[in-house]
Amino acid sequence: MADIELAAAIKSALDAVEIPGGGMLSGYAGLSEIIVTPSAVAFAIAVAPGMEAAFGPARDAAQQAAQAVAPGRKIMVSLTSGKPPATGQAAAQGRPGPAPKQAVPGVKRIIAVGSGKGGVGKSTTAVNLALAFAAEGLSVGILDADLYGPSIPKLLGLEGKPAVREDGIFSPHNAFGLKAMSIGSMLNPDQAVVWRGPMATSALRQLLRETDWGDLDLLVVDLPPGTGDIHISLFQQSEVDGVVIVSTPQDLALIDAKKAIDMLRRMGVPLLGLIENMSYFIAPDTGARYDIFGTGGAEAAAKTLDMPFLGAVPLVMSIRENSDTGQPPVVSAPTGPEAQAFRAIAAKILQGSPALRR
Ligand SMILES: Nc1ncnc2c1ncn2[C@@H]1O[C@H](COP(=O)(O)OP(=O)(O)OP(=O)(O)O)[C@@H](O)[C@H]1O
Repeated sequence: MADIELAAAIKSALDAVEIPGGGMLSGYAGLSEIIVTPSAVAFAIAVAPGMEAAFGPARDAAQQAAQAVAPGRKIMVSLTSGKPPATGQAAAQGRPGPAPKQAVPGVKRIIAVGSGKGGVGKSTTAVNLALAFAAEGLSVGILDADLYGPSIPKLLGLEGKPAVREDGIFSPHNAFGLKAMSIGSMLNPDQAVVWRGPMATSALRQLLRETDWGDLDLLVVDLPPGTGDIHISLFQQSEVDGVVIVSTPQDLALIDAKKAIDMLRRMGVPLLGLIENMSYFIAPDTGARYDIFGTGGAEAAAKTLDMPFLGAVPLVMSIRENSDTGQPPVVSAPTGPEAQAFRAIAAKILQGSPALRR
C-alpha cells in the first residue's frame, strides 16, 4: 500500500477510537497529520492541559488500531498538551514539573555532540569519536538525533531500516562494532519539515528508550545543530554526562556556538569541551601541515568561553571521501593523521572525565 493510502487507512481505523467527552478520534480537531515512513507511523493527539490521563486509553486504542493496519511498522502516538515546562515557581505552587530524568535501559553513560550551526563536521566528529571510544575498549553506541540532516546512515554505511522485534523494540544496526540508530532511517527525505515539535521529541524518546542497546558503556548522541526541541527533550528526559561542541576556525567568532553553550549551562549539562574541525590543512602529497587559518584561535576561544579545548582535526579530502563511502577514518585509516586527531581527542575526553569509563 502506498504511504498516502496507508495514512488514510489508519485515519479510517481511528473512526473506532472513542475520545473523552464523546466523538471519535478520526474527527477530533487535535489529531495531527499521520506520517508514514518505511519503518514507522507517527501522529500526535493534542489535548487540553490536564486531560492527558483521560486521553490515555484513547492513545492506547489508537496505537492498537494503527498497528493492526500497519503491522511490522513502529507506531509512535504522542499525547501533547502544549503545556509550558513548569518553572521553579510553578513547582513551588504544586503544579507538575517536567517528568524526572530516567536512565536509558542498558546505557551507562551518554555524551552528546553539538554545534552552533550546521555543516561544521559535527556528525563526522560524532562518528569518529564513537569509534575512537570503542578503540579505547568501551562498548559504544551512536544515536543520530539530527532530525534536519541525519547523516549517520551515510557515514557508517547503514542500509535499510532497523529491525523491530515482536515486542516493538528496535534492534539497532551494527557498524564497525558500534550499535547505531538513526532518526534518518525512519524518515523519507522530505519529511523532516513536518516532523517537528512534539512528534520529533516523541520519536527521539522512542529511538532512545525503545532500542535494544544491549550493555553499552557509552552512547554518543549526534544532536541537530543549534538549539531546539530535540536538545531540550534529551536533556530533560535523560542524564547526559557531557556535551562536546564542534566548531570551525571560520566560525571562531563562535556567535552560534556561544548560544548553544549558554543553553547547556542554563540546563545544567556538563560541557566537556570544544573541538576545532577543519582546523589546518595537510598536503596530500608531502604530508606537510599548513595552518591556513592561523593557529590557536579555538584554544583562545575555548578559554574565553571557560571550557576545555579538546583538540583540532585537520581539513583533509580523505575525511570527506571516506565519510561519503561509509568508511570513517578511525577504522579505514587508523594510523592516518585524521584518525590520530580523533583518537587523541577521545583519549583527552576520557582523561578529563574518568567516570565515562565506569
Ligand atoms: N575535517 C574535515 N575535512 C574535510 N572534510 C570534512 C571534515 N569534517 C567534515 N567534513 C565534510 O564536511 C561535510 C559536513 O560534515 P558533517 O555532515 O559531519 O557536518 P555537520 O556539522 O554534522 O552538518 P549538519 O549538521 O548540517 O548535518 C561532509 O561532507 C564531511 O565529509
